[in-house]
Parts: sequence; C-alpha cells; structure tokens
Amino acid sequence: MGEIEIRPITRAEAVDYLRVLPFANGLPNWEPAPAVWHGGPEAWPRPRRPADERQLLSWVDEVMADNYHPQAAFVDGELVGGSAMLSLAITAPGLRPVPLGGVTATGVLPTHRRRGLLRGMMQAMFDEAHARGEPLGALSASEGGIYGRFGFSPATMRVRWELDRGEAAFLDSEPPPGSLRLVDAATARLAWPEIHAQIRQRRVGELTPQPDQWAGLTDDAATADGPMRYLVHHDPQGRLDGVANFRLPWSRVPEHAGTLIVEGLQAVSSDAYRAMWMLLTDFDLTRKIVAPSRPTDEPLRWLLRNPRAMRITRQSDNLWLRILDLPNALIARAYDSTADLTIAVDADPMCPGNAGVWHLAVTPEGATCTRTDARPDLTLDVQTLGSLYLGGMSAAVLAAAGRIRPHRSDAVGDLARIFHTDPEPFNSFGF
Ligand SMILES: CC(=O)SCCNC(=O)CCNC(=O)[C@H](O)C(C)(C)COP(=O)(O)OP(=O)(O)OC[C@H]1O[C@@H](n2cnc3c(N)ncnc32)[C@H](O)[C@@H]1OP(=O)(O)O
Repeated sequence: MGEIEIRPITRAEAVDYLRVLPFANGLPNWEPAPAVWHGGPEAWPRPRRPADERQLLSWVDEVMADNYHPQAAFVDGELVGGSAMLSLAITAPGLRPVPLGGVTATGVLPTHRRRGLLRGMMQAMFDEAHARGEPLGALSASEGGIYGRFGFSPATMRVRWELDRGEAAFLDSEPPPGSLRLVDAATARLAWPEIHAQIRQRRVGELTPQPDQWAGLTDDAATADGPMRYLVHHDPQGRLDGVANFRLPWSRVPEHAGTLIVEGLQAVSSDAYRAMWMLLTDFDLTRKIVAPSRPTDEPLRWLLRNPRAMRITRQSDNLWLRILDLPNALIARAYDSTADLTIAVDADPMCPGNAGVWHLAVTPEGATCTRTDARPDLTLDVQTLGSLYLGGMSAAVLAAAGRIRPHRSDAVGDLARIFHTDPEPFNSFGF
C-alpha cells in the first residue's frame, strides 16, 4: 500500500487530520440504528455537508488542546486516517474518579480501510495513555463488531423506553415539595454542569464533561426535530436539584404527533426526580413519552401504579471499557467487601503487561494487586475484565458464556460479590 507512518499530528496538520474524520467530511460515522432510538420523524444522524475550511479551522484549538491526544496514519506522506484519545476521568466503584483515555474522532478514508491503520493508531494511543498514567481506555462503538479485537468490551448499558401518557399514574399523586420552572437555554447551560458535578460523585460510570458539553443547548426553534425545552427543579430552600431537556417534535405524520422526547434528566433528590417526571409524563396535548437513552434501572418504574407501563423498546451497550494497566486499574476502584482472589489473565498482545496471574487482596485498608505464582482461582481475558470493572455486568452470566473459567467452585461467586455495583453504572453522555 505504500509506506505507513503512525504518529501524533502537529498543529500545522490539524486541518488535514480533521478532514479525514467522517463527521467532518460528510460520510457516515455511526451505524444507522440509533436513528430509531430517538423517535420522531427525522432520521438521525442526518447527512451533513463536508465541513468547509473555515469550520475545520475553528476546530483546530480543540484538537490541539492539552487533554486531546490525536494520532494520524500517513501513507506515503498523505494523512489518510485519524483517531484521538481525550484525557478524562470516570467515576469508578467507591465513587472515585479514575483517569481514562477516551477514544474519539476516529476515521480512515474509505480508500485506505482494512489495512491495519486503525490498529496502528490504537496501539500508539494505548502506549501514550499508559505513559500518561491512565489505567483505563474507553469508547462508544459506532459498530459492535470492531472494537472487541482491541480489548474493549461493553461496561455500561442504556435503554430506550416509552410510556403512554394515559398509563402514567403515579403511586403517590401528591406533588413533592419544591418548585418546577421552565427555563431558557442560557439557564439550562448553567444548571447542567452544576447538577452533573453532583451526579458524578454519586453514580459509577459518569464521565468528565467536555468544556463545551452543554454549549449546544439553544432556544432556536429552526430545527426539523422541533425545539428543545428546559425544565429545572428547586428544593423548598431554593437550591437547584434537578434539570431536564425535552423536545416536542413536529411532524406531519400522525403517528409521530404528540410525542414528548426526554433527551436528558438528572436529579440529585428523589423529590426533584419525581416532580420532573410527574410533569413530563402528563404534559398537555401529548400522548406518549419517549426517553431514548436511560439506565436500565430507571426508578420511574417503581413510582408508577402500573410498573409494566414503562416499556423498554431498545437496549444497547453504551460505554466500552479497555483495561490498559491492570494492577493500577484494579487498585483504583473500591470493592464491596474484603477479598483474596487470584486471577489469571490471558495473553494481551496490545498491552502485554496485563497478562499473567494476579493476586487481588482487598482489606478495609484498601486493595493491592500483585503478580503471583499461586494457582489461579479463575481465568479470564482482558475484555471480560473490562466488562466486569465498573460492576455492571454479571460475573455469573459471563461465566455461563465461558468467558470466565473458574478453577474452584465458589470463585465466580466471590468475583461477583466483590465487583458488583448498585445502582448499575451509567454514563449519561459519551465523548
Ligand atoms: C470510537 C469511535 O470513534 S466510533 C467511530 C468510528 N468511525 C467509523 O465507524 C467511521 C467509518 N469507518 C472507518 O473510518 C474505518 O473503517 C474504521 C476507523 C472503523 C476502521 O479503520 P481501518 O483502518 O479500516 O481498521 P483496521 O484495518 O485497523 O482494522 C482492524 C481490524 O478491525 C476490522 N474492522 C475494521 N472496520 C471494521 C468494520 N466496520 N466492521 C468489522 N470489522 C472491522 C478489520 O477487518 C481488522 O480486523 P483484523 O484485526 O481481524 O485484521
């Protein structure tokens, strides 16, 4: 194919790097399935025009920022592929922030695909993240079949659910104390970071927001999907304790009319949570409520008189995790109970330091993870450990699939007991 070079880009190469990324060059960058998650009349993501030079230039500062680590693939000197890792933190079990390299902005030109360019960039990004002291990598997968080979595996899930307004009676119909207010986008842009900072300290799986995370919230009604509306809740003392974004899509298609789409809702008190859902599930002139990306353990179900009314219509993997530095990853999280477990990890060619037999000891003072010659209690591969890490995936189910091979009868039970997280891990946005 020509001479291949994989390396970080310079500032002068940033526009060429951006030009090869599907989101910038107008080519598909996500499988079409998520379109139907959102309901409403429009296919999503919508086709875009390739970004012009001015737009490309406007993104240069972002890709050259200190926490953004782009890699590119050159063939005979021409930049034909790009990917990047963002330095982030994820809330790990024990509600501890753990450094994480988030793979983002990835694309190889269609003319140069399937020749190992992404693999080369991935290896370079893993090595750099390891050197920066990020024991974890993560991504949202555009397609389910690509990233397992690089050691990533689903660690959080998300669901889309629907509720007919006529079935949304609450067990307790008394409105909770506090106040609800519809606000403009500028107010919502301030409310979201304030609430999310608290959510990150309460929910395993949540990630550091980007500086412009909520910058796109707008009052502009000129979108085909219909404008976004914003709701906040304050407790009786006037403290902000909840925020939600919702849309009322416009459509000429009768079956799409009257749907209220809840794009995001976060609350730091159960009163705020119940108050916001009571309003959003009984909005005048609507018939159906759709929430496209929510945790599977949504408490709303338990607030309803008819818990079956909240129908999960889709379920998918959300965040994929990759253990880059096994001992540092395992001691960075907390565990539910004391443990003394010897874990054998299969060969891991992209992160060879992960392979071998590890002794994980958890005492009230903390966890240690050291190499050992002892006979392992169980064997697994690094992907399986990535799925277990946040505590959202069942060790028993992974063992039933043969992904964990126990060498003593209660080894899987012990693994399940110490890794489990409740409520389940969830990331309310990706990167
Ligand atoms: C994390 C994110 O950013 S999600 C966005 C990812 N971007 C996209 O999906 C945009 C469209 N696709 C692309 O640009 C490219 O196809 C990429 C980036 C997905 C892959 O780049 P390539 O350079 O072709 O990947 P590379 O040749 O290194 O492939 C490595 C392996 O993955 C496999 N692979 C690559 N793409 C796919 C795919 N779409 N489906 C299944 N397998 C795939 C290859 O066959 C190869 O397999 P092997 O290890 O058994 O040999």
